[in-house]
Amino acid sequence: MRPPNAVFDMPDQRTMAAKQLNMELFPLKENSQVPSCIHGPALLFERLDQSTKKARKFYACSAFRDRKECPFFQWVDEKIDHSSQSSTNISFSHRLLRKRYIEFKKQPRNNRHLCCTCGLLLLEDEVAKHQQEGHSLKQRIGLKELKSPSFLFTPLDNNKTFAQYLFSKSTVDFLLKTLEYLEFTHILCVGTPRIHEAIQNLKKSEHKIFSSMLLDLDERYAQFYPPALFTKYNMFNHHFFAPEGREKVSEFLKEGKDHVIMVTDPPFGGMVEALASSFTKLSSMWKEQADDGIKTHKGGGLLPTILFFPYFMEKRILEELPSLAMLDYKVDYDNHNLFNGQNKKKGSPVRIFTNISQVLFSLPLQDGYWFCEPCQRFSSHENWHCKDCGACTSKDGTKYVHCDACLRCVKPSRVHCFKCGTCQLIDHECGRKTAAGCHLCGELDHKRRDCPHRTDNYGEEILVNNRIRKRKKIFSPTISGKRHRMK
Ligand SMILES: C[S@@+](CC[C@H](N)C(=O)[O-])C[C@H]1O[C@@H](n2cnc3c(N)ncnc32)[C@H](O)[C@@H]1O
Ligand SMILES: [Zn+2]
Ligand SMILES: [Zn+2]
Ligand SMILES: [Zn+2]
Ligand SMILES: [Zn+2]
Ligand SMILES: [Zn+2]
Ligand SMILES: [Zn+2]
Repeated sequence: MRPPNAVFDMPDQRTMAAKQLNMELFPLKENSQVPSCIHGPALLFERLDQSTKKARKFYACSAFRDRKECPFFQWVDEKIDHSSQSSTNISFSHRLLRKRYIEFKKQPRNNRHLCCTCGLLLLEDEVAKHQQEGHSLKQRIGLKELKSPSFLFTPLDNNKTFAQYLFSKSTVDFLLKTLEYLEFTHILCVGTPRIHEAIQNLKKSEHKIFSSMLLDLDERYAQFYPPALFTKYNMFNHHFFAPEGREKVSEFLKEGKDHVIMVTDPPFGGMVEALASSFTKLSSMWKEQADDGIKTHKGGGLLPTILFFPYFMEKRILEELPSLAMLDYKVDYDNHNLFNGQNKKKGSPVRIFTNISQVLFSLPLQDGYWFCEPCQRFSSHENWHCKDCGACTSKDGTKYVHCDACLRCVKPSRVHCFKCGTCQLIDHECGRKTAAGCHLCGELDHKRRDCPHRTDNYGEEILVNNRIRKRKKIFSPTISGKRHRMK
């Protein structure tokens, strides 16, 4: 019942890029026997086996990269021990959790305590045991507080273990206003409990125009919502932990038809390829269910989507999900200690990626956003339109400058170095190659894709030049890099 720790993982820009590079994720063959950990089917990776100096494939947990969080590991060429597989770690079923919740609410306030260590609303006779074990309790929970579990789960001392990256009120308000303007009614919240909660708390008397369903790995939410409003889901392997969950999502998609939108804020350290594959599968479910109800959407094979991710992952996102485009809106979170001083100056590094036409997002003028006619979208106050590039070019929250030699805009910290032929930091080491070599065997003279130690998924030698085509075919959505306008 502990909260998933992947969400606490906010690696910095360099660690995150390296994480994505230092491993290779492979598509799994249909019907291949994939071992599972408690987080559902594992993913297939490759790394260099030091003893044989050959690339070797292994299965690892889809949700957690840290072996301390999930110790599951399995070489592909070693016999699979099926006995060690288990499909769930929920100690209570969803139904039982809901029954407990009703009991919990009946207790007098003085007896209503939440165990923050276990993430469990405690019944009267359980409190002493959790106290004896030294768990941290949040005491005397009010009925109103139960309506906002994401706030409840944030402990007062804001310690690292429970610091989830939750949206600030301004972000939630902006998003709901935008969704209303875009006329979406069914909001599929994948890893966005605070949006789900805000929608559920809209009063019927207010314009209750939205329905929402939360899909999240954090099973603590199962206490608060019935199966039609919450299902435990792993967005890195498209795994539903209860068959009923898949059904409920299908019903939700069917009901919403072309008024469905997915709003998702994944842990940023996760594999983009794995996410893209899950989003594509959710989109297929939507297309199947919504059937002829989808008239207007041309989202590049993807259901209407709002994805939150840092700007410096733009290239990776667009490689995997080419129908998305990045907006300039800086996404604000409640946890202020998230960003270091430098980032604070530039504002949040998190942006919105979407396959909905950019012009339809009115970014708040009071926060300095302005409408750029040539780009037909809102840009942030420091982002000036560059006539030479024909675009608002800033990405990171600083004012970029155009370099006539490079023929493009660069960060203000760079100056053109005529020796290197590119814009560089003033104190750069002239002429030094930045290429890090092969991530598989460590040699500097080639990249991973050209590594002679590589083998393909199932043991055959792989043609180096085929690789990209092979992998693209499986992971990329069917439509090419063109941006599509909806509506
Ligand atoms: C960065 S937080 C986003 C929260 C969001 N900003 C909000 O305020 O609603 C990531 C969310 O994804 C969930 N999560 C983490 N790993 C997941 C996984 N593998 N599958 C599905 N959800 C996951 C977390 O429980 C958390 O709710
Ligand atoms: Zn696992
Ligand atoms: Zn406890
Ligand atoms: Zn512009
Ligand atoms: Zn420029
Ligand atoms: Zn230059
Ligand atoms: Zn130089």
